Parts: sequence; structure tokens; C-alpha cells
Amino acid sequence: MKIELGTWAVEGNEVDAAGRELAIEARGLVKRFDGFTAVDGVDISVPRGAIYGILGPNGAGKTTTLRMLLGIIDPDEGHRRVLGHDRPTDVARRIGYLPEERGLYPAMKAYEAIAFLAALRGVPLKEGRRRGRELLEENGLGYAADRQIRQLSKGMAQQVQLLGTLVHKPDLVVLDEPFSGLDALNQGKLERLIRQLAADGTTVIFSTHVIAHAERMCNQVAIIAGGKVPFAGPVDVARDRLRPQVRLETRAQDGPWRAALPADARHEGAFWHFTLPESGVEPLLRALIEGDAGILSLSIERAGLHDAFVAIAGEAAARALEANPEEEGRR
Ligand SMILES: Nc1ncnc2c1ncn2[C@@H]1O[C@H](COP(=O)(O)OP(=O)(O)OP(=O)(O)O)[C@@H](O)[C@H]1O
Repeated sequence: MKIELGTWAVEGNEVDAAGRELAIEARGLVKRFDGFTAVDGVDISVPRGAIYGILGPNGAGKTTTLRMLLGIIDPDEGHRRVLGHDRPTDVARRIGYLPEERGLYPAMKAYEAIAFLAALRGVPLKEGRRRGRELLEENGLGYAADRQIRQLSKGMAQQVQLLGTLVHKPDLVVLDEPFSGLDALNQGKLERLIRQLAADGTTVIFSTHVIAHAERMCNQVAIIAGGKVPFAGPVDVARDRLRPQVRLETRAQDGPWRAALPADARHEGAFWHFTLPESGVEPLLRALIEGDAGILSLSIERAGLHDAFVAIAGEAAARALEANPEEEGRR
């Protein structure tokens, strides 16, 4: 065990301010391509066992960031520690990586393709073949074990590749746009698989341009736009950047209670909608009751990640997320 002065106290056991162990700690990562800055000072802390999302539009720098974390490319500036090591390639066998560009050898059988990926991570071929068949069976694809990759649908081949990413039981799983190209059924299967991995203690980090995936799946997110990360942390903290919204239904149409509504209150259908005042709900309730509003219903809703994304990354980045044609009709 190595004790160090400075940011990290104990080698292999980096901790964040809350005392949680970190699987990934990146500070000030910068990557330039021919003078163009693709990633511009990214800071990320991924706690062990977390499901962590990198959320941003096309070209935001997600893949470049993941590749730096994996050691496929080196940053021009900044540093990263992955599973306690400064050189991520030293821990490659403890990492599973699903790249954005999918691809398996078309002539290989499904179970062999998994064994091949396992062998690249140091698993003996015989054991890889056994695990390949077992994983396919466990994930409802046993019937396809002996089919060649070229005989599988695109979605099935993608699932086989994902199983090949997990076959060596990695401590850290890095998935680049894992939901792309999957239908709703298989997206649901993948969500369950990711949750199971995290429940078993595996750290999962994935990139996405679909807010709903990040919101449903992740404890923590890094919002990335134009190579910068304006927010990284718990999803709830991002949502709490915006004040909650109140929805109010009253029996009375008018009366002294109307003075209790804040300036942004708007009336739509049967409801008033407005931002919860800084003073909180109790003074509001008191004023409504004393002003004879006749409250029929009142609900307070936390902002969604979409609104938080707009507030943090701006309208243009949110529009770029939504403009992705590949995801049309699948959100
Ligand atoms: N090898 C490279 N050479 C030159 N430019 C690159 C290279 N890799 C990435 N870029 C550029 O860097 C920016 C970030 O790309 P990156 O692939 O990291 O974005 P992304 O958020 O993953 O988007 P996408 O989902 O479209 O891949 C883009 O403008 C891209 O064109």
C-alpha cells in the first residue's frame, strides 16, 4: 500500500469528497486534433459501482473522452486514474469496452466471437467458449450460439458483442452509445443488464445523446457540450438546479388568493402552473387558504433532466440532442 500526499490518499482507493471510492478520476482532460479542441478540460469522478452517463449531442466529445479514459488515446493535457492506475492500459483486463463502431468477424459463430473477445482480455479460449455459450443461454440467445455472426440480425449481433464485452467479468464497463441500433425491447433488456452489473458491484459508464436513458439509468451524469462539461455529478443535483414547479387547481376563479401567486403563474385548462417560491410551500398554502382559493389539488414537481440540461448546457445543445435522426420515434 502506497501512501501519498496530495489528491489521492491511498493507491488504488481514490475517494471523492464524500468518501466514496472512485473507479475513475479525470482532471482537466484536453484533446486536440489538428488544432481543433475536441475535449476542453473535462473533470469527471466516477464512484465505484455507479451507473454513470456521459450525456451530450453528436460531436460533443463523448467518444474522445471515453477513449482517453481507456488509454486508447492519450490526453494532450490533464490526467486520469482508472481503477487506481495512471495508465489505463495497465488495467485493460479489468475493463470491458463496447466501442461505438460495432463489428465482429462475420464468419465466426456467436459463441466463438465471445470467446475471441474474452481471449483478448486474457481468458483461455476453452474457458471463453464455455462462458460464451453460458452467457448466450443466460440472456435468451442460446438458440443462436452456433449461428455465424453474418446470419444474425444487427440487434442480435450487437447483443453478442455486448456479452463479449462482459465475458471476462470486468470491474469497469465502458459502453459507447450502447442503446443505439437496438429496438425498444432490446433497449429494455440492456437497461436490466446494466442495472444487474451495477448491483453486482461493477462500475458502468456509458455515453448517450438520449436524455431519457441517462435520467432512467444513471445515478450520476456528466453533461458534455462543445468539449466542455458544465455539470458533472448526481442526476438529482442537476435537476435541483431548477426550482420545482407547482400545479394548482382551485374552486374559486378569482379572489384575494390570486395575490399569493408568483409573477410567472400561468393558467392552462383547469390548472395554474408556476415556480415554487423561494419561501417554500407553507406560506403559499397559508395565503391560498386565507384568501379563500378553495384548493382542489396542489402538486409540486421536481424539474426533469431535460429542463436541467437546457438550463445547464443551453437551448442549442438541447436542440442538437433532439435533432439526432437515428433516435426518431424511439425516445
Ligand atoms: N481522430 C480525430 N481526428 C479529427 N477530429 C476528430 C477525431 N476524433 C474526433 N474528432 C472530432 O472531435 C469532436 C468530438 O468527437 P467525438 O467523437 O468525441 O464526439 P461524440 O460526442 O462522441 O459524438 P458522436 O456521438 O457523434 O461520436 C468532433 O467534432 C469530431 O469530429
